[in-house]
Order: sequence, then C-alpha cells, then structure tokens
Amino acid sequence: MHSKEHISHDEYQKTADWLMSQTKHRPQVAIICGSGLGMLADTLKCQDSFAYADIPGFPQSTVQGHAGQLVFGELKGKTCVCMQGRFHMYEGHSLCKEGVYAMVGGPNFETIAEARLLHRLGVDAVGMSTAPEVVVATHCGLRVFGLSLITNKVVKSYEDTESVNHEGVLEIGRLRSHTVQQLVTELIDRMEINNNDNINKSI
Ligand SMILES: O=P(O)(O)O[C@H]1O[C@H](CO)[C@@H](O)[C@H]1O
Ligand code: HPA
Repeated sequence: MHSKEHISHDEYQKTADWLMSQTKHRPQVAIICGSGLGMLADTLKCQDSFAYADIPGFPQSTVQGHAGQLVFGELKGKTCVCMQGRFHMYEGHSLCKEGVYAMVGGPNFETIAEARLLHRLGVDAVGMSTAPEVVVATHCGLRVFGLSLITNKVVKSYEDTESVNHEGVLEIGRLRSHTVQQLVTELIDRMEINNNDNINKSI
C-alpha cells in the first residue's frame, strides 16, 4: 500500500481488521502528530503501539523525526489513536481521491457534448438528483450523508456503441441493492442520535 494511487476498500479493511485484532482500544478520537509533535502519543495511558512497518498494508514514514508508529491509548478518559508520523505528497503519496458530483436537469441523460464539458470541468459522477436535497437539508441545518450508486459509465465518445438507459440503471440498482441496504443499515446502527442537536437548539 505504498503511495499507490488507488487503495481498495478490501486493502483498507485488511489493515483495519488486523489492527482491531491487535488492540482492544476502539478510538473515539484520531490525532495526526506532525513534526515534533509525536510526543503527545507518549502521554497516552494503557498504550498499544504498532510500528508502521509491522502493520499489514500500511505506508512507511520517511521523514526524519517521525517515529512511524500508530499508538492507541487513553487521553483524558477518551480512547484515542495517534499517528506518530504522517505522510506527505513530497514522499510520493497522492491525495485521497475526492469526487465531484454534478447534477443535470434530466429527464434525458446528458448528451456526449455535455458529458465532455462536464469531464473537462472536473466532474467525476453525474446524476439527476441529490444536489437539491443536500442544498435544502443543509439550509435546514441538517447534517447530510449523500450516497450515490454509480450505475454506468458516462458515454463521451461518438464512436461508443454503449448507451445509457433507465432500465440499465434500475438493473444495476437491483444487483447492488443488498449491499446498499447493508451499508445504510450499518450507518443507521452506528449513527449518533444527537447529531442534529444544533437544530433542536434553534427551535
Ligand atoms: O432517480 P435517481 O435515484 O436520482 O437515479 C437516477 O436514475 C434516473 C436515471 O436513470 C435519474 O432519475 C437519476 O438521477
Ligand atoms: N447521467 C445522469 N444521471 C444518471 C446517470 C447518468 O449517466 N446514471 C444514472 N443517473
């Protein structure tokens, strides 16, 4: 997992599973200790420390003064995990991939010309929804988690023989519905009930 462009969910999961099997700590707070600040990790109580080199799939610190350890423990009664050493782009690490979602008005799918324009603008995914809901929810002070299932490749070439249609979108939806249901159910299970208390205060 060393400075790869893309790290798969399975690779992250293997690393996380290994760590969870090695420590009983389940952190509520994660802290990245940069240059000269690694000593904070030494103050954690009931420590479990792991050298980055011993953690399966974990990148290595190359910067002088970065111990290269992941330290689990307690600080002021809160379970924390500290990275004693971070990773930088100048070490060859890429930025985490973030995507840009663009909404088109629909109900037609974007034309090839529109798809090319969106691509040039840096758009990664196209849909016909989600953005208005997020705008309204944010306006109402709600915290939002948006989830879009990517069902198809956007057609950007006039030579492309594939085309997008609603039946195809629904078909992928059916194929993935179980996974999406599991994900949403797990999210709800883990959700803090008080996460919108800023609204309650204003009512
Ligand atoms: O209807 P939602 O869930 O947004 O999903 C997508 O499916 C339709 C296109 O097939 C569009 O409505 C598009 O936004
Ligand atoms: N474009 C716009 N909306 C969509 C698409 C698409 O390719 N697929 C599903 N919804």
